[in-house]
Amino acid sequence: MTLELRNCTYGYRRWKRPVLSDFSYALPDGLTVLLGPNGAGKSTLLKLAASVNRPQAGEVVLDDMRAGTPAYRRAVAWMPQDIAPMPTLTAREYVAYIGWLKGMNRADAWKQARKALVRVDLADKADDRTGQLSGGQLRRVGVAGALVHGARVLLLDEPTAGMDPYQRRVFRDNLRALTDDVRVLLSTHDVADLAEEADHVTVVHGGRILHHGDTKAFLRHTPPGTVEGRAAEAAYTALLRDNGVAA
Ligand SMILES: Nc1ncnc2c1ncn2[C@@H]1O[C@H](COP(=O)(O)OP(=O)(O)OP(=O)(O)O)[C@@H](O)[C@H]1O
Repeated sequence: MTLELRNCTYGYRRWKRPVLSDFSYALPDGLTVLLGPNGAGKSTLLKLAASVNRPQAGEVVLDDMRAGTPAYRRAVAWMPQDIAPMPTLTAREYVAYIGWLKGMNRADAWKQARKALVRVDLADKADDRTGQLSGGQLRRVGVAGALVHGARVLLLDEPTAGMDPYQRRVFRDNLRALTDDVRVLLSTHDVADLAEEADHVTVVHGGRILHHGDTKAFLRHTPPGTVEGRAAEAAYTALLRDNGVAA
């Protein structure tokens, strides 16, 4: 099972330089963390992979499924960076609604919504309206939405942004269970928290891949003498510096 972007070009404005040009990427198995400075192209890459946006050139495929087809949309789940609450829906209704949009029948979506909320430690808020949840709680509802329909690939855009340190930890500890049988691509600025947990690390800047490989190879960029617990951050900063990016 491989999700691939093949020679993709994508720009938001026709008169501007594309964010991604002739960009190719194959998502490895397990958990891949996607890093890069603000504006690097992380969300753009995730939106193409999620078939939310279509490339102007090139193609996006998951095995023999092309992005945009119903089969592809069911197989791939996406959690956007900005989750808009639907204020009148409860957390469980919101998650079930996403499941229904992805093709589940109503009964299934309702049942799986509860399970997904348990997995993000939010069962006690299942009946609260999403308009009354905090930013971090709403993100966890978003993650539950990505889990509800049993996708084979999860694309999570900054899932831990706005979570308190305890919830970040819970999320991190649960991440391994999520990746048992699915591939996960997760963008984050929580380099210290998440990069060392990953199987693979991809670093992008200016729509270009600066690093793509297993976590061990990424951590080899850690400068000597780095304080324990800071290896991932130091490796990331060194990688950017080595590529001429002011970090
Ligand atoms: N809707 C949009 N319209 C026009 N330009 C956009 C839009 N979304 C993103 N861009 C531009 O595309 C480039 C890449 O943005 P993208 O959101 O993919 O970066 P990112 O790596 O996810 O950044 P961040 O870490 O800040 O979320 C940036 O220059 C950004 O200004």
